[in-house]
Amino acid sequence: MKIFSAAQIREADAFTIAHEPISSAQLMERAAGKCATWLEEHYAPHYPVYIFCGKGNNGGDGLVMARLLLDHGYKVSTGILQYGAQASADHQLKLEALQQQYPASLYAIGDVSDIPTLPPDAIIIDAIFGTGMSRPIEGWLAGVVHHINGQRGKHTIVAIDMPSGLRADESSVQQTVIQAHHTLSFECYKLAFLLPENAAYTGEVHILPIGLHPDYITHTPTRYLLADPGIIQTIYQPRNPFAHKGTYGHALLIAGSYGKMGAAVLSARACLRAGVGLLTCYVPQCGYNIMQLSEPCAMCVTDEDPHYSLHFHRSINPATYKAIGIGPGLDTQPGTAKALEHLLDSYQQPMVIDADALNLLSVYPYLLYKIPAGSILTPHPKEFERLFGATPNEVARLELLSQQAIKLQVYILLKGRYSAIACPDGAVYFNNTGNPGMATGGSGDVLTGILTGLLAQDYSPKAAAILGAWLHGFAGDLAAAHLSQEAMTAADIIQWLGKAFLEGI
Ligand SMILES: NC(=O)C1=CN([C@@H]2O[C@H](COP(=O)(O)OP(=O)(O)OC[C@H]3O[C@@H](n4cnc5c(N)ncnc54)[C@H](O)[C@@H]3O)[C@@H](O)[C@H]2O)[C@@H](O)CC1
Ligand SMILES: Nc1ncnc2c1ncn2[C@@H]1O[C@H](COP(=O)(O)OP(=O)(O)O)[C@@H](O)[C@H]1O
Ligand SMILES: [K+]
Repeated sequence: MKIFSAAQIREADAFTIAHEPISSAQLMERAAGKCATWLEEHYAPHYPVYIFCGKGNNGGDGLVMARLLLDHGYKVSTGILQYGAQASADHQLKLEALQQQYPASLYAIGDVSDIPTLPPDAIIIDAIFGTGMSRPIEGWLAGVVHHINGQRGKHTIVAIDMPSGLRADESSVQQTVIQAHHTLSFECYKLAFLLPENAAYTGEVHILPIGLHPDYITHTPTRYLLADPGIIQTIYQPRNPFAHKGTYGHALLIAGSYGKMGAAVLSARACLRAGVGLLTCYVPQCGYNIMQLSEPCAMCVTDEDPHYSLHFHRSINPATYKAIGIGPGLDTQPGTAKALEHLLDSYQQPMVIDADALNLLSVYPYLLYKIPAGSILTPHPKEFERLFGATPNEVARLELLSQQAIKLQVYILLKGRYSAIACPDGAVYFNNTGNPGMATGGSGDVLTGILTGLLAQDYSPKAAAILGAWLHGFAGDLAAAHLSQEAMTAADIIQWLGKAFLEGI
């Protein structure tokens, strides 16, 4: 699914109006109708509805919702914010329709004091500003937003298209923004919805299709995309009936150290369950029994050192391996950094670089320039900051993420609720699977194993990153559905990986 900017959404609206064709007033009727239907499906008519309308088309949506809900027996009170701007033509039209049919529903808001006291369990509809927000909300309008936010504990706030005050494509940090429980947004995700810094504003996001023209959607390129099942199905390669274990690649995982062998075991298991042909794990001596006993399907090579992997550049022949994953539980010994440098000098194919291998890169940043092109780096936000520095907000961080992927010609998968996969060509894919049950030690190690397993099977790095992140999150969702988010562990993500292949693709 493409993530359009606010400007592109305006173009999509205009294109649909011209080519469907449909009048803008009818398109508004369709969009607001979807919101009214959503509301009716979730809240019975005894819930009192308070709609707050701005003077643009977002306010127009609110006016249409008011009429439709009144038609269906809801008690609706519709406040129009009188902030001086000229009302849009469609707002004007919908206001006249409501005035004619239900004049008693309407009242004017010129200040916070005009807002009535709401009865218990009211539904507040925020139709103040949508994608037309052009500057921060200030003055008494900001007072209205703060007043509405103050009701959050007692009433349900539903934002139409965008929580008012939120910028679709820019950071809204330290601005006045509605804190909705639900956001009903039209046709596609906006970039702002995918950033953790906006989680308090959007609440749960529901995307309602409003039939924007498919030609515009198909032919308009976007920098940001959401990996959806359609994309996943085009990436997935079914196995060849005549395959043998050589067909699906020999992977090498360099992971684990004294006290952190669990990370290596989790990565190894995930790599095997992702479908790799053969797997060798490189571990320090203390890891030999652990690895051999925990995972009989993997081979094991040990370092000379009892506790750390310091010499893998000497004892492995990189040419043997179709894919290498390095980092989980590795520790950051100077000797490991040396070995990593030798490996980067001798291995030309894309590899997966995670955890302590990333921490070593942040201590020795010149190593970043030795990473084979097309490699996949999987930092969580702290590792990202150590590697590339802090940013004032998450939109700036996304920009930095993309710049670094282009500069280093690698894929950088920034982990989180919506992991962002920045590609060397400038595209950024967001992953939408996964849940807070995965916020537990070892989840990232599992991801590294899956990615390494997919790379070894000849998935391109881009395909491996998108498919791997998606399967990892989907397996986590299946685990949470069966075990609860609290009780699931990273090991359960691996247990449900099989179901994720069967049910997700
Ligand atoms: N264009 C279309 O055909 C459709 C538009 N739709 C709705 O229209 C919305 C966009 O409508 P608009 O482009 O009219 O924009 P908005 O309704 O989001 O806001 C524009 C109005 O707000 C004022 N404004 C912006 N920022 C302000 C601020 N900080 N303080 C005070 N005033 C401010 C502008 O001067 C203007 O009056 C979408 O979010 C969506 O809800 C939907 O009805 C679907 C169809
Ligand atoms: N709230 C969440 N929603 C979705 N995915 C999550 C959430 N929290 C964590 N994850 C996923 O779990 C993984 C955690 O990785 P990481 O922080 O490296 O864990 P660890 O270092 O313990 O292995 C990432 O892939 C991340 O996307
Ligand atoms: K809104």
